[in-house]
Amino acid sequence: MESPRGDDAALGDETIAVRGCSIETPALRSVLEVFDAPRTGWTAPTTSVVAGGATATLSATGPDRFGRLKAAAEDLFDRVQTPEPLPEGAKPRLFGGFSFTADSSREPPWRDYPDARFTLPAVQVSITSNGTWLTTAATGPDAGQTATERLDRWRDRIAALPVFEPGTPPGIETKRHTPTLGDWRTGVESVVERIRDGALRKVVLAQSLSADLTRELRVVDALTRLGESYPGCYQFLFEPATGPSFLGATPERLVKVRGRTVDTVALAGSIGRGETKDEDDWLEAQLRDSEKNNHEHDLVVNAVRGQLGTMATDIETGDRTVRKLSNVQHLQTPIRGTLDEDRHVLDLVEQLHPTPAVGGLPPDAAMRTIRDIEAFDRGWYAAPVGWIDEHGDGTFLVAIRSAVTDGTTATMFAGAGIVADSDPDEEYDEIQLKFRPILDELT
Ligand SMILES: C=C(O[C@H]1C=CC=C(C(=O)O)[C@@H]1O)C(=O)O
Repeated sequence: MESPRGDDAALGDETIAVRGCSIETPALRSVLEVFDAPRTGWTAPTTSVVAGGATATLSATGPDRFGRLKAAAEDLFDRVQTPEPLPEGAKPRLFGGFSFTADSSREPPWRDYPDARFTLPAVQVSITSNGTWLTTAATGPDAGQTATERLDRWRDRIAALPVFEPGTPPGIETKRHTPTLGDWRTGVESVVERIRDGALRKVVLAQSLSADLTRELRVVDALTRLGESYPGCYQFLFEPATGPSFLGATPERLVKVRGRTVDTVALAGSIGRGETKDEDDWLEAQLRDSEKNNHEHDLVVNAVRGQLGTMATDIETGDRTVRKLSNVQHLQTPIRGTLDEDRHVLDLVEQLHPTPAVGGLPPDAAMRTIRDIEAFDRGWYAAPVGWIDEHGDGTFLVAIRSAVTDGTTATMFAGAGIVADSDPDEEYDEIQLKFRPILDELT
């Protein structure tokens, strides 16, 4: 049967034909399983999407990658042609992401993850509040006919897909932590010293955990289980045409732009979950009352408000609440504003990334400190991943609670905000909890 692999090539000024239709809602994991790379998986509260193949791939490198990607995306959507306007849910989207920083040369396991890469899928299945939609795209001399044939073939194929048979986690043979506990303590102590000297206010230091797997990991399986274990999170999968898969279940949305409404959230300050309700309530109270965690959280709220304030007015900060996930609880504050003019979601992404929930304050000094101390490339970890539509609307997540995997190895990443009162061993333990979402899918 036909693979969704499309015309993954430079587009020039070619027309892009897009077709869409409503379909019966399938099990998205069954659809994802039969797609060839590049694949995308996306589960958010109101929309779930799986996509396969690439009718166009946009990439950009360097510090102006956000602006260059935005220009390429606008140019691409200008060339999309449909016989009649598609319903909102059937409209094509570009899916992809950015690396945490643009100034480093990518190291393994991130070699196949450039500074920015987005894909216009050849086949996209979207479950939205207004129905389930199949969308296909094609280029070339008979683009319209190719897109229509692709639509017909995939509509039939999706209707006849076998039931997805879930597997079991692959198991872990060996694990390697970077840094070691000793080097972690040294790193945190040096950050705390710099904070006490007044050179810094907060830095988020991360660790990586690499695992050799006993059996091959089935990515769709892992993504499905993440959805079951972390239903309040956003599950994502980004898989290039060749190279390892990047997947995760993040609680953190960087930004959502719809028209002139912009939503973001401050998420920082963490504590574990209790074994019993009493212990859990006690831990929640500890988090709510913790001066250290509230300070860490305040820094993020104020910085995000400031960053948003350059592009939005009427900024409203919601109540500070405790967000409970299966592995940890976080302090969380929603922030909403009205854009001062029509803006592209990538303008907001550029403005907000990295928030001090993954970078630090002041931003430049924090980024230099991260570069000095961390002995690995963050790649797309803690970076913006998401989608863009023809209006420049979109949603981007902060790609934490994530791993990159080639099937036989998996490298997980997690970080913790270091402030003046941070204790290296407590921060170390917090990070081990943050590895849990992915680790539990492997063992
Ligand atoms: C950097 C991570 O978490 C951030 C998000 C929520 C809470 C955080 C904290 O309490 O340190 C971190 O800022 C991560 O999970 O890798």
